[in-house]
Amino acid sequence: MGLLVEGQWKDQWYDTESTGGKFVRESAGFRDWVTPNPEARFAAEAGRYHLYVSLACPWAHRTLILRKLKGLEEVVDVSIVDPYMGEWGWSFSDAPGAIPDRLYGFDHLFELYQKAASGYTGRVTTPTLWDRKHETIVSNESADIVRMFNSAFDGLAAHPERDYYPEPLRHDIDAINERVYHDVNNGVYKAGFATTQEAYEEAFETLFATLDWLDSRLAEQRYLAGNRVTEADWRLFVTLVRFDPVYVGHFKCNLRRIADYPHLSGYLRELYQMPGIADTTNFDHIKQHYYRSHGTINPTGIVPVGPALDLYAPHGREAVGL
Ligand SMILES: N[C@@H](CCC(=O)N[C@@H](CS)C(=O)NCC(=O)O)C(=O)O
Repeated sequence: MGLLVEGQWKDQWYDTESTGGKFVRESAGFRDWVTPNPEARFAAEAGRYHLYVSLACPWAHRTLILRKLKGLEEVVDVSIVDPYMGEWGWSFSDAPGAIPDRLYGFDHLFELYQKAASGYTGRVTTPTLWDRKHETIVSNESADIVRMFNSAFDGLAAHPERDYYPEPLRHDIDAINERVYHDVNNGVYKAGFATTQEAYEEAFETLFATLDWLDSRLAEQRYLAGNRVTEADWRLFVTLVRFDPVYVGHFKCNLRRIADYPHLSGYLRELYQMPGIADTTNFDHIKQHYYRSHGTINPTGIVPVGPALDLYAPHGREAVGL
């Protein structure tokens, strides 16, 4: 675990001392956009962009889901890092489920960032969207990559008719995303990476208050923004699917499991059972990454064997909201 400082790799853990024990996520360093406009610097083209992901990472997972649902697998290819993140950060290997760097054969993801910007200072994160033409990083912000995949490649996608950010629902989706991001997606990290009791408890309480709110919302409506699946659902899904296997134990988010929530549990199963989604979810990478990579939280690196999950059980959501 570390970061680049003026282009040099420094091995260091998150600094929580200056923030009273709280984990504060940094903003992404590259925020350009692929657009359908052929004149643009980053124009949508088949075979031009490459996505670097970790299958463990919830932020990368949401981009893989949009790529799958939009039918972009032939348009944007991927490399998949090793699940273990050690002193050199993310690295490439031929571990099961990993795909070594297809473009440059690099050993570590930070080498890609050095290639994009030689004096770069910042974290080296997944997902990272790479442009073969300009040999640089377009974006390492998953929320933006999700939106690009939703619409920028529609001229090339197998499913241009699918829209996960529909115009009339944007206001609601943005509002839901905002709360889910702070309290749930990042909330589990705030609980897990806290280094004071107070910081942990604050994150814990907010997290479960928001899960309770989501559960009651899902009692009345089938999906977060109404009767159709939107990006708000996929952004929540990636945290829910990691919750019982990892966040309950490793991040001490243990008031309740998702399996204990009457509506969130069926909702999670329904999303998981949608065509293609299980293929994007790799529980081995998920568990290996968290339990082995965070030495301050789990010094032995032992990966728990359980829990037993039954995500293929009937979800029973057909009549909700009718
Ligand atoms: N804002 C980023 C966050 C991405 C992120 O933090 N990814 C994690 C993996 S789950 C990472 O690569 N962490 C490495 C680090 O922070 O050094 C996004 O949503 O794309």
